[in-house]
Amino acid sequence: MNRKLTASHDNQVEINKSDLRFFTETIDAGRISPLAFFEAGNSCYIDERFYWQNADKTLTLVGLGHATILESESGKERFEHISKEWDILRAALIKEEKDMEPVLFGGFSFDPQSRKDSEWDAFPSAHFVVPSFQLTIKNGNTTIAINLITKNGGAVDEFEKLREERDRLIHIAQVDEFELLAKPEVVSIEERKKEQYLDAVQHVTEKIKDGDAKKVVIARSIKLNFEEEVPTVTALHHISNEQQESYHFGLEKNGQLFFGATPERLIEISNGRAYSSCVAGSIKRGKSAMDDRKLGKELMDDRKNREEHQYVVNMISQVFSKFCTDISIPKKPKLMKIRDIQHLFTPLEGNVEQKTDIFSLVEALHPTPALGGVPTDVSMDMIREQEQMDRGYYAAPIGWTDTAGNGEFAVAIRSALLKGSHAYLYAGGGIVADSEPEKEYDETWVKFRPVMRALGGKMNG
Ligand SMILES: C=C(O[C@H]1C=CC=C(C(=O)O)[C@@H]1O)C(=O)O
Repeated sequence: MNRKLTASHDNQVEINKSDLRFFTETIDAGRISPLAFFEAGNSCYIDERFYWQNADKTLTLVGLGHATILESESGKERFEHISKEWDILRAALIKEEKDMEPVLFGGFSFDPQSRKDSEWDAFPSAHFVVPSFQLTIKNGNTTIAINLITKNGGAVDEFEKLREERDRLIHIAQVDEFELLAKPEVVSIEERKKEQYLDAVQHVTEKIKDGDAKKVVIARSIKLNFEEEVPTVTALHHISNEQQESYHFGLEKNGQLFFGATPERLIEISNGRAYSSCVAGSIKRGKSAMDDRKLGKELMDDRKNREEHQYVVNMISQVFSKFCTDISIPKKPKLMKIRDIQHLFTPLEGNVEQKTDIFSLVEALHPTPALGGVPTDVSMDMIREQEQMDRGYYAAPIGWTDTAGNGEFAVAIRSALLKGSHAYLYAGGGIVADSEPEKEYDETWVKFRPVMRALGGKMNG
């Protein structure tokens, strides 16, 4: 069958299964700092870079340049579109036995239905790339891959040029002085629609009391203005020092960087095993170890937070029972303690069949009630009506997959969009019947903290 997908963007390849070739070559690269490699792409690949480090620090990925871009502007079908295009590329892959897997990295928008003119204009409903140069640090080993997607069957000269370019990038990353930049200087912080946010929480609480929904996550945004343009690498460097037990990510597009430090895994598939986590229900950290323990106990015993958390466990359990066998779900949550906040946390796992598509799990899980609500449809309608905000890629899946079907997506919370000398930060919280607007507002300040600190902002609340 000669399947043809014609992409909507100029710089996307037109994929024709019969003559497309996907070449890859991987070399060991000794020790290279991932951020130095990212910065080596500053001259030629600005706007075409990504950064990813998983929460347990066993995998770091840096991508420079685009071997191809896969994008979708559709709504619900955005997951399926990317999955289908990736299938076609996977089928065209030509690689040596020893070569590592090339990756597809990117993210989805939270809700294409709430897209409007906003700071997110450059980001479509889905944006994924296969990088031309991919640095991978896996279990301490650093490799660099070249990926070339072409219709030119031989492509020998093209590939040779890429080898020279790879060596140039490695040389810059190893030899050039990599200046660690100071945190930027914030000149002002703008609260965006604070009153509307407080009213939204009040309104949603009443709706929940009336029985219209059980839980709805309401978010808001603030804007930081800086003295000067903030270089991408500065933001990434400082965020990667925040919340060590979190995923660190950055995705560049049109002179902008979406980045963050999120503690929440949406889904990981690793050799036939699937892992997810429910992270919902929060309390602050204590000033001393004893105080912290007391607060942790308070959170574990708090009915409102346990209820908020249980909705997430129930939903993810339902999805797992559809896709997985041999499922393990702890009966009680544990505490996840990160720098500014403690969360209730329940990890789930199960076996998936070899051919399970990670995008179908991403689609089934997004949004969990940690970011949307219960029931999903009703809560999404309330979010659209009450927030009047384009969440863009905030609270949505971001991550990677490889040609073998392994991969990992995190939920992009504790995140921001950096645009030159401005940054837009996002945070929200689960609203249930007895939520109080001022307390929820205060909690959003705690959730802004990791990005605020990384960007040199002073804390509030
Ligand atoms: C929506 C956010 O957090 C979610 C994840 C963990 C705990 C949450 C909470 O306790 O409300 C939220 O559901 C955010 O950080 O912007």
